[in-house]
Amino acid sequence: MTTGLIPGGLLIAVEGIDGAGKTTLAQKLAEQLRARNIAVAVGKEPTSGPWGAQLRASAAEGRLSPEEEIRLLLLDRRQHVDEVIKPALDRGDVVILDRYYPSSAAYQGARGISVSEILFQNAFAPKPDITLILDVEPAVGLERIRARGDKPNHFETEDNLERCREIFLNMKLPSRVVVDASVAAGEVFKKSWEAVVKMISVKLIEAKGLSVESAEILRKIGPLTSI
Ligand SMILES: Nc1ncnc2c1ncn2[C@@H]1O[C@H](COP(=O)(O)OP(=O)(O)O)[C@@H](O)[C@H]1O
Ligand SMILES: Cc1cn([C@H]2C[C@H](O)[C@@H](COP(=O)(O)OP(=O)(O)O)O2)c(=O)[nH]c1=O
Repeated sequence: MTTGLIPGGLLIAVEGIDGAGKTTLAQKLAEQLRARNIAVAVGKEPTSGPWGAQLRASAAEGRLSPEEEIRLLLLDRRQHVDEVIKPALDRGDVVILDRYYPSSAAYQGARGISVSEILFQNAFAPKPDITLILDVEPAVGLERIRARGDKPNHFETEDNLERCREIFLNMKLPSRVVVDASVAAGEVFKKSWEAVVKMISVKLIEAKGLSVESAEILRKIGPLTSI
C-alpha cells in the first residue's frame, strides 16, 4: 500500500533544455519512490489536455507569437494545477513535474518576454519545493533527441536552446539544484536523489518534528547506497 508522505506533499520540478534527460530522470525518481511505498504523481507540461495539444501542434508546424504561447501555457497550467497538482499535494503525494513554470520563463523569456513578468503571471502555481535543473550543452541535448529517433521541433534550435539554458542557470528559484546532465543517466539520478531525500527530510521534520514517525519514514526511504 502506498502512503501520503508529508502533509501538503512535496513538489519536485525537473527542468532543463530539450534532450537534457528530464523524462528519464522523472520516471526513475517515481520508480524509486514507489518502490518505497511512497505515493507519487507524475505530470508533464505542456499536458495532453486541449491547450497543451494546441501548443504541441504549434511547435511541430511553426511557432505562435510569444504572447499566444504564454496565453495557452497559462490556460494549460491552471488546469493542471487545479485538476492534478493541487489534489495530489493535498493527498500528501510526491508530485514530480517534467517541466513547469520555469520552462515558461526560459522558453518564452528566450523570445524576449520579461522573465520577471512571466514569473509574476505564474504566481498562482504552487512553488516547487525543489527544482532540479538538468544542465547540458544544447548540441548534446539535440544529439540525444536525434538518437531518440525524434526530429527537433521549432523550439529546438541550438541558438534558442543556448538562450533557454542561460535563463535556467540564472533564474532565481527557491531550492534550485543544478545537476550536470552531460554525465551518465545513473549519475544524474544519484545526484538528484540525494537532493530529493534531503528535501524530504527537511519537509518531514518541519511537519512532524523529530518524531519516531519521521525517523521511520526516513529509514524506509533508505540510505543512498541502497540505490
Ligand atoms: N544522462 C544521459 N546520457 C545519455 N543519454 C541520456 C541521458 N539521459 C537521457 N538520455 C537519453 O537521451 C534521450 C533524451 O532523454 P529524455 O529523458 O527524453 O530528455 P528530455 O525529457 O529532457 O527531452 C533519450 O533517448 C534518453 O534515453
Ligand atoms: C512547459 C513549457 C514548455 N515549452 C516548450 C519546450 C519544449 O520544446 C516543448 C515541449 O515539448 P515536449 O515534446 O514535451 O519536449 P520535451 O519532451 O523535450 O520536454 O514546449 C515552453 O516553451 N514553455 C513552457 O512553459
